[in-house]
Amino acid sequence: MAKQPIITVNNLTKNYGDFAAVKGISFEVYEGEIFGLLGPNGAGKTTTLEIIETLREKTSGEVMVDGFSIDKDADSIKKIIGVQLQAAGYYPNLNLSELISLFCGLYGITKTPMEMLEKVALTDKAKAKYKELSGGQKQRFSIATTLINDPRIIFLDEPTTGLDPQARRNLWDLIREIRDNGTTVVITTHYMDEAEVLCDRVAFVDGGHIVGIDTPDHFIDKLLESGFERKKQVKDANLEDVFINLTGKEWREG
Ligand SMILES: Nc1ncnc2c1ncn2[C@@H]1O[C@H](COP(=O)(O)OP(=O)(O)OP(=O)(O)O)[C@@H](O)[C@H]1O
Repeated sequence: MAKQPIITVNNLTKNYGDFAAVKGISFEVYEGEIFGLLGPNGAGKTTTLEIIETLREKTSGEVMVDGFSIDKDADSIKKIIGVQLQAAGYYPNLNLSELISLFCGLYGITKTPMEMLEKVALTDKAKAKYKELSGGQKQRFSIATTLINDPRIIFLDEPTTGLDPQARRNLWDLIREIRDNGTTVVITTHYMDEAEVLCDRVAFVDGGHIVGIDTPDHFIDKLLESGFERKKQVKDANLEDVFINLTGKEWREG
């Protein structure tokens, strides 16, 4: 079956005063994929994401999300996407269960907090406050909040930054599960190893430009076909694999 674009970005630009942060980028995200925006700090990833999420004004260009234009149908787009809140959005005195109830109320959606916490393996933390969670648990909770409105697309901005290897791999499993349940996932990351194993397709962003879009496999194959060779033969496992092997892959508190 031909892949259907669910997001189309066409010649998007964003200037902050005199500074051009996004310089005419175009790409499509296909329905049902994990799409990664990769690039160094300041490349323009978050700006691009926030424009698609209708949270930031563009300077020029077109963005369509599931058939809706960000210019005309921002409210319709908000209803079908899930976006992670900044930590500041989590009222400190409410526990996880109460926070989920609050968000359900804001969306006008009837869901039980346990149903949502179950999706991210946090039912045992239902009575805990957000600030009491580990880094991995915080990320999982924040992903649960993106799923409340049964979105067609979720956006995750650097979801694994600062997490330990177990928490990171468990989060990858969770993100794949969300994709397998039919939700399109758009993530940003600095971690190339993460993109390689997690993303169906990636776009490299550098200095406000997209410098390549493809599947990780195709990118690597094309590089090898061009005669590229690593100076040193890389082993089939790395230190992170050794660490996971020694310490186990089960859920930590994280
Ligand atoms: N509100 C703003 N006003 C002025 N400049 C901004 C603003 N937001 C971002 N920028 C600048 O735009 C550029 C792109 O920032 P953006 O946050 O989109 O990059 P990024 O690729 O997400 O980087 P990071 O990985 O560090 O989050 C940076 O040079 C940043 O300093």
